[in-house]
Amino acid sequence: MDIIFYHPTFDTHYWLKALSAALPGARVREWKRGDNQPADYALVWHPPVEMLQGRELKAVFALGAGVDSILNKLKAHPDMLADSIPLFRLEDTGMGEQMQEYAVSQVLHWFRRFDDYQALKQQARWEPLADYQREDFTVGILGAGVLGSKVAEALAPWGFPLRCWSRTRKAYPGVESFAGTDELSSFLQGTRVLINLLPNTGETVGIINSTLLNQLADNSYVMNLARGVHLVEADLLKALESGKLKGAMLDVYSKEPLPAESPLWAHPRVAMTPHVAAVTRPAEAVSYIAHTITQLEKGEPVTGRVDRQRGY
Ligand SMILES: NC(=O)C1=CN([C@@H]2O[C@H](COP(=O)(O)OP(=O)(O)OC[C@H]3O[C@@H](n4cnc5c(N)ncnc54)[C@H](OP(=O)(O)O)[C@@H]3O)[C@@H](O)[C@H]2O)C=CC1
Ligand SMILES: O=C(O)C(=O)CO
Repeated sequence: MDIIFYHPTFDTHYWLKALSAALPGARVREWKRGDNQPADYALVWHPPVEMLQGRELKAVFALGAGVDSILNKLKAHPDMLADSIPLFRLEDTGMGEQMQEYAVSQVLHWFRRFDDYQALKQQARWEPLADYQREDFTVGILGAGVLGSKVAEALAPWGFPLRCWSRTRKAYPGVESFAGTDELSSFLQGTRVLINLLPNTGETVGIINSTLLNQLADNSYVMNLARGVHLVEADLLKALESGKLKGAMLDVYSKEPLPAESPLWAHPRVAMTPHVAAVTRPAEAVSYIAHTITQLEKGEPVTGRVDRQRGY
């Protein structure tokens, strides 16, 4: 079995070694321009078109959870990957735990009013504030898949009312499920903390805009952990100015790296991280991919296949 690997920033040497160890007998190589030798599987992130074009592969694995960049490239180059070749993505592989840490710490930060105390500290003001109540702190998660469900699971013990929104109805314990566009408004009404974990598709791009934000509870908070294109940044700034939103925590941006002139940098009520909410953990990812390849070779069922029509 031949496996080709391409990632613009990962430690390729580590991956080749770990994959070879996890799949004894497989020949694993780094793909370099001009390499047209046969391969059975391709492991990729932001792949050059020529890496995949014209190859008869058994499967392609995206080295992350989101497949928007590869599907967008496919739109521009439809012959890059035949429809018959399955595309897989990473399901969790350690990203669930990272999203849990991120979401829980930030929800608690807002709930305990650390943002307000930080602002008071800047003015050297000693001023105990009224506590927020859990029942006024409904957390709504946009996207209830692998990562959204993990975030809900981690928030559950803290006692906040929880709800999620997805295409199909969910039955997660202690989480109110809203499904489809018809139920989006009901999901938003009463949501105090909105956490975005949707995939980037034609249906979700620009979804966090003024129309959506205006339906949230007053003094709400937004946490964007998915993709920058989900959020209309100008609408977010308007909602912060109007008082509809009290704060935002952003990990992803319409343009990355975020340009120096973006007003988000200096906004006192916007907290930011540079697209690090959950990164690919190499050991877990290698073990997941090796397991999936082994199952595919045996003709056994696997998970993680992307529905290219659906876009995630
Ligand atoms: N910032 C970061 O560091 C990282 C960001 N990400 C982002 O997080 C995203 C989510 O990952 P993951 O949880 O693994 O993805 P999943 O595919 O497991 O979950 C996606 C969820 O979104 C729902 N959904 C999709 N389209 C719609 C729609 N039109 N209307 C309503 N709900 C919709 C799905 O509904 P249903 O269940 O009904 O299909 C599903 O619940 C990734 O696509 C990626 O962009 C991922 C990793 C790291
Ligand atoms: O896996 C993904 O989709 C990511 O965004 C990783 O940062």
